[in-house]
Amino acid sequence: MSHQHSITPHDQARILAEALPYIRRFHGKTMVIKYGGNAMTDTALQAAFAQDVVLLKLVGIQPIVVHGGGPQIETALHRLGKKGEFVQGMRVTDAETMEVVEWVLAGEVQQDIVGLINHAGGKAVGLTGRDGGMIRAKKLRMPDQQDASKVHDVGQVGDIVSIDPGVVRALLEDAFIPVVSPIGFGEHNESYNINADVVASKLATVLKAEKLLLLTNTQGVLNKSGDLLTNLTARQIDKLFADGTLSGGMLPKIAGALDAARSGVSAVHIIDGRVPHAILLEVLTDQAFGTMIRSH
Ligand SMILES: Nc1ncnc2c1ncn2[C@@H]1O[C@H](COP(=O)(O)OP(=O)(O)O)[C@@H](O)[C@H]1O
Ligand SMILES: CC(=O)N[C@@H](CCC(=O)OP(=O)(O)O)C(=O)O
Repeated sequence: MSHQHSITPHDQARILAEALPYIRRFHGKTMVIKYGGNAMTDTALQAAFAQDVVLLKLVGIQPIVVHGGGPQIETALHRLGKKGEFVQGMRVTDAETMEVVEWVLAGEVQQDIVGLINHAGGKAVGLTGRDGGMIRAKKLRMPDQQDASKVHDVGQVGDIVSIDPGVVRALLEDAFIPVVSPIGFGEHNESYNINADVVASKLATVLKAEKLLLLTNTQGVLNKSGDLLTNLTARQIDKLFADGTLSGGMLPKIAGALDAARSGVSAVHIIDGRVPHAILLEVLTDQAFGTMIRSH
């Protein structure tokens, strides 16, 4: 590990001391971290992510992980000879796709993350929105972006009706790290596939979280020339929607982020999950990176 040779123990001690103001500020505070399917494909990055989450917990911050898994669902569908289809960032989810989504998210991705965090010394508990009756949902009615009178049928995609954070709070109180899969349940006990950014944003609002961090596979929100937009207000976001700067998975991500910012989550950041220790950088240093979303 050659990069460590340039850092002396004295440097290390100073670096730790410099984190103290942030640790004091955030001690006891809740942070919702969305771990995106695209940011979690590299083994070294996964290990660094798990270390960051455990470190936050050990300094008295309360992290909650909400995970995605778009690419992993895509791979599983491909094996069955199916191809994923998206409308405005939402996966069209027929009954067979829903089975794959539940199996990949709750069975595979969530358990991988639980294992990584536990291996790094934390106590993670995996749950879906069904557990503890957490995420009630109904079928999403999705108006077309251009023509609002037209509604897309995207199958079993869920629109969140309510979140009961009781089970998450109970886990936090008992020193566990909740790892939540974005699956909700409906009136007739049917399952819904919900975009993970939307779940993270709503959960952050309901928990009155101090921060919402959306880790993704780009530097943040980019303009049409590919430059990073470091700060975005609601008005600027409206313009980005209108002029077509945003597409695909960025649509629900920004919509969710803005919703959380408007509902009182004071710091909402879309950050680059490809940067090792992206979470520690954002939370415990004065390094500003990614895009911060503000309500005004
Ligand atoms: N203006 C934009 N700035 C950055 N990314 C954008 C923009 N518009 C669309 N995107 C796309 O959104 C993607 C991130 O969303 P998504 O694929 O859902 O990632 P994740 O799995 O991390 O949630 C980026 O990789 C990029 O392809
Ligand atoms: C409705 C919908 O689109 N659900 C997503 C859920 C997973 C997710 O959000 O994963 P990422 O964060 O990795 O994109 C899907 O089926 O892909």
